[in-house]
This record gives sequence, structure tokens and C-alpha cells, in this order.
Amino acid sequence: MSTSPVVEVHHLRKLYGDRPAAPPETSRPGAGTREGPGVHDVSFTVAEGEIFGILGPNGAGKTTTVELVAGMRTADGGTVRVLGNDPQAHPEAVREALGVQLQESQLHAKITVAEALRLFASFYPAPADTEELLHVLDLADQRDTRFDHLSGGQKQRLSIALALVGNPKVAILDELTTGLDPAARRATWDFVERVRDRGVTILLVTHFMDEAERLCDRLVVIDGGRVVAEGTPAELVDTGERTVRLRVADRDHDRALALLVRLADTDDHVFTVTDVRTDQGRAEIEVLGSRRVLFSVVPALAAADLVPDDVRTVPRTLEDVFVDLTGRTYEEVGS
Ligand SMILES: Nc1ncnc2c1ncn2[C@@H]1O[C@H](COP(=O)(O)OP(=O)(O)OP(=O)(O)O)[C@@H](O)[C@H]1O
Repeated sequence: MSTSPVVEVHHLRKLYGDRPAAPPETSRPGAGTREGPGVHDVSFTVAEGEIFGILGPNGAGKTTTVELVAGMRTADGGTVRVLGNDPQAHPEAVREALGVQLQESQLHAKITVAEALRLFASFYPAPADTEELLHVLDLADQRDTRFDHLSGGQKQRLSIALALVGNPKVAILDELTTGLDPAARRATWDFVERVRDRGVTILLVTHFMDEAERLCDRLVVIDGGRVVAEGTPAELVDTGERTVRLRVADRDHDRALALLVRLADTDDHVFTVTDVRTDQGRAEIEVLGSRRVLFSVVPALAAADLVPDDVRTVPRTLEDVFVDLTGRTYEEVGS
């Protein structure tokens, strides 16, 4: 894989409304809502052949960022380069290099898959082979199917095909698995990897942590219009910490929870418990802590004669990283 930058974004800024932004030195990650909506300070570099993720909760500024990259909006500050071109100064060069996934509502209900591909191919001087695209994206059997008769997964694959029909060097895919069932999501992920294998660099916008972990070579996490973390998924989650998930009988839940919370409050610096969470359904308790957190949890449960139905140690997830960085859960931010 070559490492020449395909997309470069430096200190990008786009404010909506007229609330003044706090100066950078007084702002902190996650403070974006107080600063006003928009993009406050986003920087990243995408290398050729990467699947690069822009991950963040609803309203974080992801779509605004990629619209600035595509030249669909004008920045208030910072710079964008796509293959060395400024999208505002050289819009044609950027349009030629970039394929942007369309929202499905922008297609007419009665257009067939093949017609849509032919129509979009006609916009470009050197379009891709539409027959090949149909096969790559597993749409050959649907070539004569009207848009409104396609399944959710087929519509998403068509939107990817349309983003690729101009033979772009870079494809921007925005929230491409929203609304799909688990099987269709996994199939779409496979297609995205297949597209990358054809040499297309991918800028993937998502609010799904699992999607970013599964697909992205590297990513930035955005919150409140600012980058709060950057790296490979493995780098981001490799904090040396562990999460223990356990279940106890319903009648024991509150007692077990109180006991584990007490452990978190007692910092013995040996088998440290840093946080305890439970979901609203109360079925599972999550205990976060050091690599040896299990040595703390199990003896404490045993001493209280609490026998868990299920205990698992799971690696940290991007969700855990997000909570660490912002002090809020993903759901709290997105709601
Ligand atoms: N044209 C606009 N005018 C005013 N505010 C806007 C405009 N577009 C977006 N915003 C606001 O800017 C913030 C960032 O929006 P953006 O769509 O970039 O976020 P996002 O991370 O893509 O979120 P989502 O996943 O919900 O699409 C949000 O608070 C949004 O309400």
C-alpha cells in the first residue's frame, strides 16, 4: 500500500449560526455543543488505498466534514486538499477524483438499476464498466428492477455503485448501513472491502462503532466538531484495560451492583476497578478496570455468595474509548 496522501484536511472549520467559538486553548473534546453546531477543528490525512473512518455520534460534524472535502460547502477556516487540489479553487479536478455516495431519496422510484448506472455513467468522461460494477456489487440479477422494488441492502449497494461509476480515486460513503438488517450490513461491509481491493481509497462516515472497528484501517473520532482521537482501531482500544461482563439472577442484581460499585470506589491500585455500568434492561453488569480486574471481581462476588450465571472478559471497544474521552456514553451524545 502506498502512503502518499490522497486527502489532507488541516484545522477545518465551518460554523453554523452565529454563536462564537471558544478559543482552542480553552475548549476541550466534547465541548462542541457549547461552541455551537458545526466543525470547529478537524484534521486528518488519508493515504492511498485506505479505508479511513470518520466516526462520531449524531450531530458530531461528520457529514459537514465530508461535504467540505467534496467542495459542497465552503469552509470558514483551515485547508482541504484532494490529490493536492483545493476543492474550492479546482472543483472539476476534485469532482473527477471523488465519488460521493448519494442519499437514496435522490433517485426516482421508477428508474431501474441499469438505467440509473447508465445515466450516472453519462456524466463522466471515462466511466467505469457498468456491467462489471453490477457484478462486483452483486446487482446483476436486479439490473431491470425498479428502484422502489429493491431491498434496503440492494439500494445501498446501488448507491455505492453510483458513487463508483465515475471511476473515482476516492469514494465518500456516508452512513451506508443505517437501516439495514445485520446480514445486509455484513454483506455491505464485504462489498466495501471489495471496492477498496479495486484500488479505491474510501472515506467512510459512520456512527456505528462496530462498523468502524470492522472496516477502517485508521479513523478519527469526532465529537462536537473536534477530533478527540485518531489511530487504527487496535491502537484506540489498546489501553491495557479490560471489561468484565457478568450476569446474576434478577433478585441478586442490585446487591451485586452495589458491591461492584463499592469496589470501584476502593482504589487498591492492584486489581483496579475503574467503572461499573449496567444496561437499562439490567440483565448484564459491566465492570471496567485494569488487565487483572477479574481477580478483583470474582473474589468479591464469592465473598458475598453471589454466583454469576455468566462471566466474560471482553477487550475494550471503541464505545469504551469514547466514554473515556468525553465522559459521556455514545447514546447520551446522540440523543
Ligand atoms: N445547514 C445547516 N445549518 C445549520 N446547522 C447545521 C446545518 N447542517 C448541519 N448543522 C448542524 O451542525 C452539526 C453537525 O452536523 P452534521 O450533519 O455535520 O453532523 P453528523 O455528525 O453528520 O451527524 P448525523 O450523523 O446526525 O448526520 C449538527 O448540530 C447539525 O444540526
